[in-house]
Amino acid sequence: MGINGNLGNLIFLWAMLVGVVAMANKQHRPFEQAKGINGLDKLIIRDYRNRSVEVYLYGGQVTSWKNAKGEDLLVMSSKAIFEPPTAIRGGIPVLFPQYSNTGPLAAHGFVRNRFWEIEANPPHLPSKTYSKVDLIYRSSTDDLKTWPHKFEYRLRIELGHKGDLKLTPRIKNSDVKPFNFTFGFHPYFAVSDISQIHVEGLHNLDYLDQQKNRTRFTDHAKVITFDSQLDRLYLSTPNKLRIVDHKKKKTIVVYKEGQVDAVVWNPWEKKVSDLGVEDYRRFVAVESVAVEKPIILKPGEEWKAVLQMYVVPTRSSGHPHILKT
Ligand SMILES: O=P(O)(O)OC[C@H]1O[C@H](O)[C@H](O)[C@@H](O)[C@@H]1O
Repeated sequence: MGINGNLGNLIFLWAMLVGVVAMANKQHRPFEQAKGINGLDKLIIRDYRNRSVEVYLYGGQVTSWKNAKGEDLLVMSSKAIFEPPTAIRGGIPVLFPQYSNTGPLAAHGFVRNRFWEIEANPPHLPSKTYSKVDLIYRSSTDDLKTWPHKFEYRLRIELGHKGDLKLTPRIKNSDVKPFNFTFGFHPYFAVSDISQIHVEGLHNLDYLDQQKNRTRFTDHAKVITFDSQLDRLYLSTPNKLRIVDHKKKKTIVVYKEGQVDAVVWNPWEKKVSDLGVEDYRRFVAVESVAVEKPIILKPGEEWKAVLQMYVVPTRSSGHPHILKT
């Protein structure tokens, strides 16, 4: 075979290789798609150690985050309702464009009651992780009747190399006039027993007591412990908060950027219709929020934040052993 023949073979092989790689890239998605409760679409991100994150397109809501032992680090209410337009109680609800009842909209806004989509080619967002999914929710014509501002909400959900869970929200003003919003993520973190944990990182900060018409107080306690209902909005908090579980000897680290406030909530025995009577014992909500100073976006502008969560062993001193992130 002459030089031309060899060159022809090489070109043929190269074209085959390019084709195979392109097909593999197309078919091998970093997540599986499945049907969840009541036929609602869900996505499952899994890594090589069988750690996983489950996300419902309804609400763009993470409903499970499991470690390699199959333990869920988030809690779902035993009475959670998977029927739109009801919001799903548990996991990590997405709160936008309004936190709680701080404005004229329904509590916690409306994107937790909307169907999100997978975005195959989102605008560039660097990441070292393969196990991830990008979601998007674009305001609909119906939404504009309740909140007259066009927006695009992109949410990247990643399972990190150390089993950490990272959420990166990006909100873009796609309208012709500025708007402002308040914002939050509402994780229901799994704990051994609510009376066996404390939350730290909020010492000496001001908070609005949501059980007392948001009256302002300063928290002088070193850590927050729980023996009754608690619902506080802490203002301008550090980036890192910790949930120390004494019984499990584990600490959940909550790292946040761009959401300067934080809510700590446990309803205790207060009646919540879609929460099982004993469910309050198994979770604490430590929410990363931006409430006191609403975020303002001009037309075309985009806002980005981060919420990253990971679990580390608690040392015998009671202090968490923090790994570098
Ligand atoms: O019942 P939801 O609208 O889901 O709200 C659940 C809870 O969310 C937040 O944590 C608020 O601080 C609480 O006041 C509220 O009860």
